[in-house]
Amino acid sequence: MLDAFTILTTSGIVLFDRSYTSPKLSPHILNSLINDVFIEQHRPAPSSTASSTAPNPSFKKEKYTLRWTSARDVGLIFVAVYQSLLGLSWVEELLQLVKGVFVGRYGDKVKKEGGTGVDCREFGPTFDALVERCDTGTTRRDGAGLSSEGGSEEGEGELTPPSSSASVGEGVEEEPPGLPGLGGRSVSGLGKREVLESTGTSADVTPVPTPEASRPGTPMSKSSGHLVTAKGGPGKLSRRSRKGQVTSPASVASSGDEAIKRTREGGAKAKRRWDADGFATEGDDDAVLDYSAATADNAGEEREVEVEAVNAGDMGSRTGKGQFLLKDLDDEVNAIIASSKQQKQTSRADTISDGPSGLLGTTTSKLSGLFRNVIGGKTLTKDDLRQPLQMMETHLIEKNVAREAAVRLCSSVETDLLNQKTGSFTSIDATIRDSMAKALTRILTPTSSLDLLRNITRTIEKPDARPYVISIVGVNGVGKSTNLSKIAYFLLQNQLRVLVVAGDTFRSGAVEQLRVHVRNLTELSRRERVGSVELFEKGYGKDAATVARDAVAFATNSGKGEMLYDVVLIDTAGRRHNDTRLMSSLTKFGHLANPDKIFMVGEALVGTDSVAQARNFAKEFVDTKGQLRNNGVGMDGFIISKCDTVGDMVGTLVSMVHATGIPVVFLGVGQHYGDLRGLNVGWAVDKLMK
Ligand SMILES: Nc1nc2c(ncn2[C@@H]2O[C@H](COP(=O)(O)OP(=O)(O)OP(=O)(O)O)[C@@H](O)[C@H]2O)c(=O)[nH]1
Repeated sequence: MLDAFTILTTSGIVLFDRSYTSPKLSPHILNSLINDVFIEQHRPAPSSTASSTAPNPSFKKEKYTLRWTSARDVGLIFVAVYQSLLGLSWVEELLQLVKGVFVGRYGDKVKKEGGTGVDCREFGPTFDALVERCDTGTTRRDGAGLSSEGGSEEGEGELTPPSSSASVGEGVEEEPPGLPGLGGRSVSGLGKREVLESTGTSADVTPVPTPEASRPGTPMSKSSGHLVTAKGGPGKLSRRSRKGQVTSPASVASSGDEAIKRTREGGAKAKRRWDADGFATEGDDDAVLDYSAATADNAGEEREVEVEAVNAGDMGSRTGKGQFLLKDLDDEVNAIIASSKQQKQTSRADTISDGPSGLLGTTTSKLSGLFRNVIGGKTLTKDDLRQPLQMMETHLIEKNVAREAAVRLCSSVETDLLNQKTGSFTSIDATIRDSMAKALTRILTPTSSLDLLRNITRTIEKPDARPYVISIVGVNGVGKSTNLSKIAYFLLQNQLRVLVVAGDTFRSGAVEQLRVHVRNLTELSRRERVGSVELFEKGYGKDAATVARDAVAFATNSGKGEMLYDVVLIDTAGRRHNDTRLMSSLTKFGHLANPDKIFMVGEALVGTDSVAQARNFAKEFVDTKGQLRNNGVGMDGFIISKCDTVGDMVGTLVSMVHATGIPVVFLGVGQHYGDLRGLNVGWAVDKLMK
């Protein structure tokens, strides 16, 4: 029996996994194949069960043989694991069939999504049916076997003792001549019925309709048709044993051939009916299969089969859905067999010119190429990293990260990973993603507390304090007034008293716009019984810096000994960051208003220009000694507005932080007063790495 089967992408993502052992087969068995054969490029052991020209190479690890095949165009590897002792020759066919069916069903999706978003859970029942089909020899008995040159293609190989078909691999132990008690024949070549009959136990054998056999038209009905469970009292014979039709495995094979021949010749497939003894009657064309009327004995046996199915980890093949899939499977398998026959003609010619070792060598080098992106304990070189890093750079730029920031990030990832040994069976892509996620997290995580409320409380509690002063700057139309109003709403919710200052004395309508916001907020604060808000305005044409200074003085001296405001929020006129005259007035504004916090609003949609915007605004905020305020970075934080309009493309966050070292404090996520959020670094990194 098979021990495990795995379908994985060449970048190391396991898409489908079946284990028949308990506990599950240790991952180091599969990892050795990846490391020893694909990465270190050791030659695989030649196939030892079929002929030396078998298309699927094998590898031995401990007591296991790993046999594999690949679908290069979609970047998939199919690996079967079984105990070397068993020498399962039908695994060749299984690999080809599973590859054909799986690629047919999921190939396009894997190509498109690289495997990450591909859900292959429904493949379980199909896989089980293919295992059963190969295990019971259906495919080989119809004369269309898929193992290249082996006897099985002739329909006889499975009946040939391994001593005549097994070859000795390079430094690989010889395939054992079958299990003791089987007359020197490998279990692999026999269906369960054949094994039992060959051991002379046919008298104790009762045929049981398997999940497969119970489906009209499923592959199992083409061959002997049922699993045989050693069970039943004395005198219970299988139908074939009763009729004395089957005396040797060879005759089982030929009877299978007969059945298929009948089907192929256009006749409807012979229906079977299970008689009261639980035996199938063949040749009765009117008979309809109805297993619901199974006898008590059969019901018991069905339970045994069910247990087998449960042990195999999937009951899907017994479900209605499974039946649908399995009916389609016949067509898929036939198509694969037909195309395989065609390919065989070509590969036979290649084999003749290359010789057997030539074929094996080609397969190995092709697979090594496939796995070049998988690393396992490999020391990374610049060459390894170059292409995936280029792809990562493009990915970041597509997420709206400015090129300059993307390039720098990638080079820091390269520095991190160069000469590093990575964990076993990890792809370079995955390693880079991991390292990039860490770099982004590092960049976006503020180094000092951004707890605005705590800072405000601490400041205004000091003796002789003035109100906490926050000013908002940025280019035209980015959302300064709107986000200032959102901050005001947030402060009101926290029972603070806010003075909003109409510092945009330049753009007509700016003061009125702010007046409307303050009116709305006043209404909200009354309704919700939170904080309070007022507007300080001096109309148009005044010097904005002077207005700001006056507003702060007014708030500080209000209330005769007791301040009436906790926070002063100053709006400013929008300006183009490359308009030197308007930009330089910010320096004076900084000196006169002397804000505790200067927040710059940047639009999430802005892209590359965000870097220049951030730098040019930051450099205007110098103290009286000409030093950039806030420990040399100029401003205190960014508000990235309109994040609700960019989906995953939140790269502006990274660009602005990367260019200045100034953290993101808030995100604007809509046009309501409540649409303001603190930055969740994990959320942003997830969006960027998607
Ligand atoms: N979708 C969305 N729209 C926003 C957001 N923030 C602001 N806006 C909109 O952006 C537009 C401009 O907002 P304002 O607040 O007037 O921008 P401003 O920077 O003050 O404009 P100027 O004073 O002319 O420089 C308005 O229509 C706002 O509703 C946001 O987070 N999401």
